[in-house]
Amino acid sequence: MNTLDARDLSFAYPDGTTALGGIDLTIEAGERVAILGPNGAGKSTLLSLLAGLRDPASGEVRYFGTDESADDLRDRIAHCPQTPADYLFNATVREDLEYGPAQLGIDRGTATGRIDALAAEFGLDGLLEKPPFRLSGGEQRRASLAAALAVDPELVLLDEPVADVDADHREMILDALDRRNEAGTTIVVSTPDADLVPRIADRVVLLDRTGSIVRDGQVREVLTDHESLSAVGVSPPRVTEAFVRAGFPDPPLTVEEAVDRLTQVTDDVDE
Ligand SMILES: Nc1ncnc2c1ncn2[C@@H]1O[C@H](COP(=O)(O)OP(=O)(O)OP(=O)(O)O)[C@@H](O)[C@H]1O
Repeated sequence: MNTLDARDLSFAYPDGTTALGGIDLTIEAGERVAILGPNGAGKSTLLSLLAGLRDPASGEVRYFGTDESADDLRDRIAHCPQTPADYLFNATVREDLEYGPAQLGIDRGTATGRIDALAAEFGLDGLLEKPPFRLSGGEQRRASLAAALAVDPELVLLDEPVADVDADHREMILDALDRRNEAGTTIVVSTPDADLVPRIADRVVLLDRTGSIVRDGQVREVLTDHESLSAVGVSPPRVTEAFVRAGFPDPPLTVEEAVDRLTQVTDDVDE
């Protein structure tokens, strides 16, 4: 079953700026998809349209093979914006995490258990009683992601979910998303950073500066397509670029793959 089916999506901002060039995108249940593109390509605009937060100028989005609107599916779809402060508007972090479940009428006992688990998972213990505006940028990011996941959604749309997050907390967030995905949650993230993509997605949708899809495929296929990446102004993963420049065929996408490759080369030399 597909989770999301978008046809011919485009959008016009009130000042006349047009974003997105007729996006066609189908995402199947349980996929991990990265929307990759340069600044201004329309990634945030696309995620907000996919989340049903804006009305498209053209086209439509269908969810879970139904005719229901995103508004009627708030228990199944979550969106976390690029600026975490936009998602944190209550007096305390705890209240922000309670907000979604309360809106959906989830009983207090269930919600409290869920929020305690999310606080532990996202390193928010000790921050729950603080006003969100007193948190650091990275803490706000973790709080906003936890708040988005508090409704236990089937589809999550996350706008640059690890921007401005340190290495340890980045792994904490990525591990939390992996656990959700292993349990069946469909995960769509936007990022301008190709280095992040192999860690967070299996499929990449590459947007150009006009907001059109120029590539849609498996991570390796898209991230080794240097021509397409360069045409839209996105650098390949740094490790990939290093191996390409050094003349290696079939370059690795991650540091782990690079280490394997170099170990192989060293072993071959030793033999
Ligand atoms: N509120 C707005 N009013 C007018 N134009 C806007 C508005 N928000 C975004 N835009 C324009 O829409 C286009 C797409 O912006 P969007 O924020 O979706 O891009 P993005 O790919 O998410 O960029 P980034 O990587 O910088 O976050 C850009 O040209 C941008 O200037």
